[in-house]
Amino acid sequence: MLHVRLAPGPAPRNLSRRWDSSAYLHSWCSVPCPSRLSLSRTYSIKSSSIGSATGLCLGQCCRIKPLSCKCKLGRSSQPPPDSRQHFSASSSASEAVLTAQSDIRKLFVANEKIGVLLLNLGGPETLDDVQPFLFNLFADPDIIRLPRVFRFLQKPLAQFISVARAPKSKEGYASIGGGSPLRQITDAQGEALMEALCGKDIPAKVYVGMRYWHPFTEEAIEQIKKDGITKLVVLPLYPQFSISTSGSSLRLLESIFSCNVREDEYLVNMQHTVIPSWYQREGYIKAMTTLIEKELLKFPKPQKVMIFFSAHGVPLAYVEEAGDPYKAEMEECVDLIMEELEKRGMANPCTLAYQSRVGPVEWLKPYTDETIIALGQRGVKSLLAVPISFVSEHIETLEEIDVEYKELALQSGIKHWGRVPALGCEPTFISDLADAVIESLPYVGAMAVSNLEARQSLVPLGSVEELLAVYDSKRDMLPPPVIVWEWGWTKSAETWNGRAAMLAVLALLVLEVTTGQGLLHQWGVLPPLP
Ligand SMILES: C=CC1=C(C)c2cc3[nH]c(cc4nc(cc5[nH]c(cc1n2)c(C)c5CCC(=O)O)C(CCC(=O)O)=C4C)c(C)c3C=C
Ligand SMILES: [Fe+2]
Repeated sequence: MLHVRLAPGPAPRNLSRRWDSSAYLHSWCSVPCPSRLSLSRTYSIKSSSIGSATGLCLGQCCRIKPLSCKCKLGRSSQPPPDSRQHFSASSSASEAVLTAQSDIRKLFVANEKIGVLLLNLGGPETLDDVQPFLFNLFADPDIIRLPRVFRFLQKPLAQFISVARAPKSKEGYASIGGGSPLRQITDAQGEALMEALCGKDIPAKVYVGMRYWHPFTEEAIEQIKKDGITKLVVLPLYPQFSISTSGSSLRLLESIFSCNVREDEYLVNMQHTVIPSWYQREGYIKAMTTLIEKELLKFPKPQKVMIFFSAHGVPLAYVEEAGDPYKAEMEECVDLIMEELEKRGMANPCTLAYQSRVGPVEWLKPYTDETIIALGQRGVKSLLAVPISFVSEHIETLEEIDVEYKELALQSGIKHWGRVPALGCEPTFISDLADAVIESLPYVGAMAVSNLEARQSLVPLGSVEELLAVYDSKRDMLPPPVIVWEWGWTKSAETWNGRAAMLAVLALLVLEVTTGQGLLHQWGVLPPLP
């Protein structure tokens, strides 16, 4: 097992706004929200008992280039101090921790090679990439959660759904220039983060590891090993934690770590820590608020504008059955931004809704499209859309919000429409990410002394395994993540199962196409027979 340490986060907050998924608008209340586990800590990945994954081609597919930093820092011959003593028991937390951190960070980085691994979703770079990208996405058991007994269906189902969905997705990607801008933007964020770290006297290399497209997380890890990184901070680029995003990426990482234990000891010995979510960080909240403020001022009557937060949805069962903290974190995030806006003298009304649902199951509500229509009917005339679950422009901002929802809003009687840009490389935001990395450094590789310390400390201890278990009660029932889809005649039994299942799915498809009856017709993927 690898080192386990959680870094401190702000104390849990009592928020004054109550969100109700059946209502479109927030209401004010004096009842504090139920407390929940604060995720503003860092965790580390342990080589767990997750089964080995198949078909990984780390060496060959490694095309990743680390973003490089030109800054130089004097090397100290002193050994790094024991960060635990400086950071474990203080109760007024953040400020004291920060001061101590700036005192020791130069010593701490001495003789270390620090790496930051940015985790992100990835997106197809060309239209030809769309179907295989979708395959990787739907083959992820954190995206389509089949019970373990049906695990053999995961890949055939992914193949089937990706082929069925590809034409619609391709249209979307074609309309935003023929591919996703995600890789470019994430690389730029990595560069900016590295410069910001440099400016704060932390020379570090930043790596990008995508979940479903290049550069894959496996490639990033290969490069990290080649570069001999000794301390790694893992930073998912999703402000709020969801099983389906950060959770999935961390689960994959965990399986890479456990998979590689047998081959080399590098990953076992590499000290690391994970920042699972960071939506409540001051810099992020302030950067978002500033962007909103700027856009509000473009409206003829800024004070009359409804601020419309639109988050990517997740299936309702993730939150209600598995325990995904996504919704709670999203609501808290919106509350924090609204509080900051109020501090700046703006008292606009706001709404939170969820977009981009896929498939036949119920997703988090209210849905963005229905909410826009309802707001129009209620006489709202000015709407400012704020994409809240992601920090880069992507297909769902550039196409879904800017085109589809804008059109819907105008049709629904909204007269003035605006959209807040994604954060991208906004300097306050990047600087805050750099601070998050720096604040987590003392916890890289720090070990728990005892369970008692874990329970009493403001810096509780845990592992990604525990984190995922806390937020995902169904996790044990899921198969390990699919790393790479292998076509062809391999010897593994899984492939045989897959082939058999694929034949079955194919037979179902033929039946469905010929009879006009079945799930795909119900879901609207196939049109009804004439
Ligand atoms: C916080 C962000 C995201 C969550 C939560 C999320 C969950 C989720 N997504 C799908 C299905 C699809 N997502 C797709 C694209 C996509 N998703 C996110 C972010 C979250 N997804 C981003 C940033 C992107 C875009 C990447 C890009 O190329 O620009 C797609 C592909 C696009 C399409 O065909 O619509 C699918 C499909 C599910 C099922 C899910 C939760 C279970
Ligand atoms: Fe998505």
